[in-house]
Amino acid sequence: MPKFAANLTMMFNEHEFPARFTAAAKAGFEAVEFLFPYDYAPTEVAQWLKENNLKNILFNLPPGDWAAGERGIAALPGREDEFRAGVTKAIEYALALGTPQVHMMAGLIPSSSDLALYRKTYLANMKFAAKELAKHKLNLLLEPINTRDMPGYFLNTQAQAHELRAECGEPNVKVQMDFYHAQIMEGDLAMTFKKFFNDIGHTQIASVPNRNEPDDGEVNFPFIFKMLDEMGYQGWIGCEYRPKGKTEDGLAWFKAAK
Ligand SMILES: O=C(O)C(=O)[C@@H](O)CO
Ligand SMILES: [Mg+2]
Repeated sequence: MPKFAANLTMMFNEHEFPARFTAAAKAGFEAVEFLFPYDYAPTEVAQWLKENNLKNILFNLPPGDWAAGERGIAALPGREDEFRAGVTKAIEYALALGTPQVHMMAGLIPSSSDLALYRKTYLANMKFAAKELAKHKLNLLLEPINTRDMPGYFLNTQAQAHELRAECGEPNVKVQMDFYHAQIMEGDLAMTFKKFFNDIGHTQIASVPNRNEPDDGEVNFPFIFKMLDEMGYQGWIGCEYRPKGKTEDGLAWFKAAK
């Protein structure tokens, strides 16, 4: 039986962030993920989880200046001190919220840049973060993101992420397979999932190409859910999609899949 987590950055946007926890619990979710908790104190977010009997299963390290267009700093040379401070901050939140894993966004790289330098920076930051997180039994996740939505993003394919993960060599580094991004960049979803199964720490879903409910579009999600069950996937499936209308009105797929 697949375990679905509501993504509170994209879902339940009819409510302010704190009220999304209650809305997700009412809709039947037992877990949530979100991009960033940092606008709120760790104790506040922990309280919203507790009041609604929800687990938090994922959030991201601080991403640099998001409002200015930055999308992570893990691969950016010269930003190492900021990256390390972000790891410390994320650990503080993860411990307060009981979150088992955090995602490290790589960042956008200028087209004319020295790719080797960005790769080296990314690997060194990955090593640092993995070791710090391991002290608290936390996992580090890497997520390939499609270049149509995020032109210039450093990490784009499952194979690239697994190659970097293996090169880093830290056992608590896993890869996130977001089926939306993977379909846009690579296709061959079932075989790719099976190939990398042992090192996939988290999955996410949305219809392709519109990133709405996973009940429409070019990917057959009932088939994917069945495959995950058959493979014995123990992780969560993050519902990282933009509801077409009111979130609750688009949850027939969730009730059918649970
Ligand atoms: O865009 C995605 O897909 C993500 O998961 C981002 O929210 C980065 O975590
Ligand atoms: Mg994603």
